[in-house]
Amino acid sequence: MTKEQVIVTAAQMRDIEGRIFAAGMPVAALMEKVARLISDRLQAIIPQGQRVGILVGPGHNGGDALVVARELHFRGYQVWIYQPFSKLKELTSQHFQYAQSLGIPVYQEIEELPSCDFLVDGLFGFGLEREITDSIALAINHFNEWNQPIFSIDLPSGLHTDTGAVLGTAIRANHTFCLGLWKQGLLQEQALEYIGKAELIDFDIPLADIHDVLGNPPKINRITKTTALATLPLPRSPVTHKYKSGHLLLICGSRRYAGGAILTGLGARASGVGMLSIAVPESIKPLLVSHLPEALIIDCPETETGAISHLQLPGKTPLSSFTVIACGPGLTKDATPIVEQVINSEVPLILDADALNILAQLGTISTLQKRKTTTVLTPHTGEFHRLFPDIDFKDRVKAVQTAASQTGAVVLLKGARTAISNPQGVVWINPESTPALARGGSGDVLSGLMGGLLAQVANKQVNIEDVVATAAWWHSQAGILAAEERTELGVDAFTLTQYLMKVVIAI
Ligand SMILES: NC(=O)C1=CN([C@@H]2O[C@H](COP(=O)(O)OP(=O)(O)OC[C@H]3O[C@@H](n4cnc5c(N)ncnc54)[C@H](O)[C@@H]3O)[C@@H](O)[C@H]2O)[C@@H](O)CC1
Ligand SMILES: Nc1ncnc2c1ncn2[C@@H]1O[C@H](COP(=O)(O)OP(=O)(O)O)[C@@H](O)[C@H]1O
Ligand SMILES: [K+]
Repeated sequence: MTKEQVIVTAAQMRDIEGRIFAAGMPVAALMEKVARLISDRLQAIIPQGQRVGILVGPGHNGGDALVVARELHFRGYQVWIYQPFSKLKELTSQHFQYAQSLGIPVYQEIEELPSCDFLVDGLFGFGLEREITDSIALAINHFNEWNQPIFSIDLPSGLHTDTGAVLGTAIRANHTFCLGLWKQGLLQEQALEYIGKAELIDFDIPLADIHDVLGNPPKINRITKTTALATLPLPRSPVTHKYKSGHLLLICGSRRYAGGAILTGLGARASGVGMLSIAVPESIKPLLVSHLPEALIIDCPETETGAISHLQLPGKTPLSSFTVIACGPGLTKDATPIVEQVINSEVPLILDADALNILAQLGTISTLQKRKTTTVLTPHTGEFHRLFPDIDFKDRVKAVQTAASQTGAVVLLKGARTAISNPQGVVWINPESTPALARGGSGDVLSGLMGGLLAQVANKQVNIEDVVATAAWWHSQAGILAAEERTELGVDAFTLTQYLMKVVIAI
């Protein structure tokens, strides 16, 4: 386990720090060390001699900021301090006194502040416990209106450390130096517009303390390249054959949404799966064959509306001959019988898109409780609300944990920070993605890719949620790579499928 993988709440961080202090590390020494690391990073980014405004709060976040102010002052920057509080914690107060003795200008009123090129936000860190109001709120809004880049220490002041909610108002940072371990709030969607570029400042927290507080392995995890690569089916066994490398059945598409089936198929193709079968309504079979010549296209009888009416497998092929079934993209709601059929099977199953809407109509929890084997649900926010109307959505991490525990399924909640939970509450959060993926069809690609990955590792000793996390990581990395080359406007879902393999090649 690496520290990049760890996610903590405020209470857990306090607990971990408490252990370090109890073991003998002086608080002042740790603050000095942390703030030194921040000031080194700032010096690497901000040209020497520039004007830097330092915003200082009453707690140790303010203490960190004051040490940064002192360091930058000695390194030749033109520093001033904004410190509007009447009462400071003792260590913070000492640093404040020393900074003043050095002649660093100090201001209490925003009207008096000179201009600057950069701001460093040390108002509040994980100790923020209530709404920001009155003059401090006004000051934060004021700084947000300045056009200078803002560097936040630990997290943008005003964000709730765990949920990422804005407590009254919050600093809109361009860059956040998260201290020691990733705070959960920085991985919550509602915080994203405030964080800017986020970076972890590792200050050597002993792993033993992390394990003591979070468990080993911890419950809530951040997906990293290392964790994702651990479940990628590489290298392939030299003696594998196509059926040993997984047989995925995709059930997708309709006359109305033929493209969804193609995108799902292309996502699956990129996974490297051994055998790919795609069940579609008979009228779109020729289209599928032309796009995916390697796949077995199973033509199914269709309803008047052009949806699959029921599954018709060739010969006497039983459903159980497939390693994994992924069902849903482009089906329309008229495909209810086939969704019921696969839910009643004992094959590991991914349900997405229309299959989720049908599941919601059938009754999410009662229907899934009957299943005896793996189910993965991949809703976006709207589908999630339809599936779980009673789950409180304020904290997406808690929401996805609750959904997984109620259904016994692995649930992947899509979004800018996709979160995955297994029924026991083990969570993976995808920390990097791109808004370039916010386009119709990109979810279909994910379904196919995930199905192909699961089919390849289904018979190995792996946790399903780990593979689901790898699929989410791979999918978003392809989006990031495509957006780098083609801009955020250039990543349509078909283009995305063409970048999946480039991610693996670049590893
Ligand atoms: N203890 C240490 O030596 C270390 C401290 N660290 C820093 O310390 C921070 C945590 O320090 P603290 O626990 O002192 O907390 P903070 O500095 O985040 O803020 C807590 C202070 O703000 C006040 N406060 C809370 N909500 C308020 C509100 N809405 N309006 C006005 N005042 C409010 C509290 O009464 C308290 O004085 C971390 O975020 C990090 O920046 C880290 O650098 C690691 C090492
Ligand atoms: N703002 C965003 N930032 C990052 N990823 C996003 C964003 N919006 C959507 N995505 C990703 O794009 C995909 C969209 O899936 P979905 O909503 O199911 O689309 P569709 O059903 O049209 O294929 C998901 O993987 C989601 O995580
Ligand atoms: K801060």
